[in-house]
Amino acid sequence: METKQSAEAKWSHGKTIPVRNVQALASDAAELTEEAIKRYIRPASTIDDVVAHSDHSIPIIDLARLLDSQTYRLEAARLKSACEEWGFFQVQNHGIPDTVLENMRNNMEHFFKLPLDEKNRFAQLPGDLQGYGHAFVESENQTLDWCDRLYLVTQPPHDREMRPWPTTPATFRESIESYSCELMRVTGSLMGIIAGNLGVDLDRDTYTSQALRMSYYPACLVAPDKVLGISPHSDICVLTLVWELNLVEGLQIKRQNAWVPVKPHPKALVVNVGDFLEILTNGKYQSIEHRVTINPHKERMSISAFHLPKLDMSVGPLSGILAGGELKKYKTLRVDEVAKVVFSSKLDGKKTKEYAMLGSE
Ligand SMILES: O=C(O)CCC(=O)C(=O)O
Ligand SMILES: [Fe+2]
Repeated sequence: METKQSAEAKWSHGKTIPVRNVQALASDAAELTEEAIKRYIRPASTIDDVVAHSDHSIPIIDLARLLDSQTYRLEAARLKSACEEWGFFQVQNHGIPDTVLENMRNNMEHFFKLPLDEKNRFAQLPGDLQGYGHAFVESENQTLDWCDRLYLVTQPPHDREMRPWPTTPATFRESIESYSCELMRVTGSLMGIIAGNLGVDLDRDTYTSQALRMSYYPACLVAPDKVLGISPHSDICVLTLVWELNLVEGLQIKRQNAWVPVKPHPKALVVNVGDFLEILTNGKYQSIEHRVTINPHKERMSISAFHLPKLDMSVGPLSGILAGGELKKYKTLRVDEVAKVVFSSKLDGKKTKEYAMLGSE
C-alpha cells in the first residue's frame, strides 16, 4: 500500500495562483460593475463567438443498447462514428440509479450554498490542486474563469487524500464515493467498446485513475458575453464524463470554426475524448476544444469526471494502431509529466497536443 505522502506527491501535479472567490464576488451586487470584474473580462481581440445553428447537435449513444447482444453491433458503429466525427457525445440509459444522482446533486448544491468560511475549510492548500478553489492561474495578468471549483482525486481509492473531501453536508463523502464508482463502471463499459471498435487491447490501467471537478458558475448580469466560465481547452485525460446537473446551458464545443452549444439532457451524461485517447489512437480520435459560457440570470453547476491512465504510466500511440505501418505522430510520455506541465498553465486550446506531437519542439 502506498503511503499517503507518496500519493499526495504524485497528485500535486501543478500549481495555481490563489484568486478571489467568484461566487462571493458575484453575490455582492454593489460590486458588480465591469470595472470590478475586469480580471474576468476577455480582451475584445479574443472574442470569436460564432455560434453554430442549433440543428447541429452532438450524437446520443445508448449504453443499454451497447450492452445488449441484439443491438450491440449497430450501436457500437454509432459510437465509432461519434468518436471519429465528433469527439463528443451524450450517453443515455447509463444505468446510474436515480438515488445516486439525486444524492450527489443535493449534496453539491448544499455545499456550494454554504458560507464561504465553511467551504474554505476544504480549500486548496498552496501547491496543490485538490480542494475548493481554482486552477490554471499562472499569472496575475491573465483573464480569469468565472467559476469556483471543488477538485478531488477519487480513484483509485489508495490515491485519495481525504482532507479536502467536504464533511458538510454530512452525506457528501458517501455520495461522492457512490457517484465515482458508478462513473467508473460507465467508463469501463464505454472503453471496452471503444477498444473493440479500434481493434486493440486496452489495458484497464489506461483509464483507472479518476478525478472529479465540481464546477459552480455564478450568473453574471453585468457582462455575460464578455466572461467565460472556462476558457477554451481540451481535457488532459482519456475520457471525460460531464453531468450538467442543473440543466443550465453553457457548454460549447468547437466544430468547423464555430461553437456548438451542448443542450443539457435530463437523462444523459456528456462524454468527450481526452488528449490521452488522441495520443493512444495516434490521432484517429481527436480531443475537441470546448468552453463554458455564462448565463446572465442563472447559476450553472456541472461535474466533470476525468479518467486518466495510472500516473506513472507512459502513454504513446498503441502498437495495435500502428500495426498497419502508420507513422507515429505523438511522443510517448509519462502521464504525470504531461499533467504537471498542463495543470500549471492557463487553459489555452490543445496544450497537450502541442506538447506531445512529434516534431513540435
Ligand atoms: O462545465 C462543463 O460543462 C464542462 C467543464 C469542463 O470543460 C471541464 O471541467 O474540463
Ligand atoms: Fe473540459
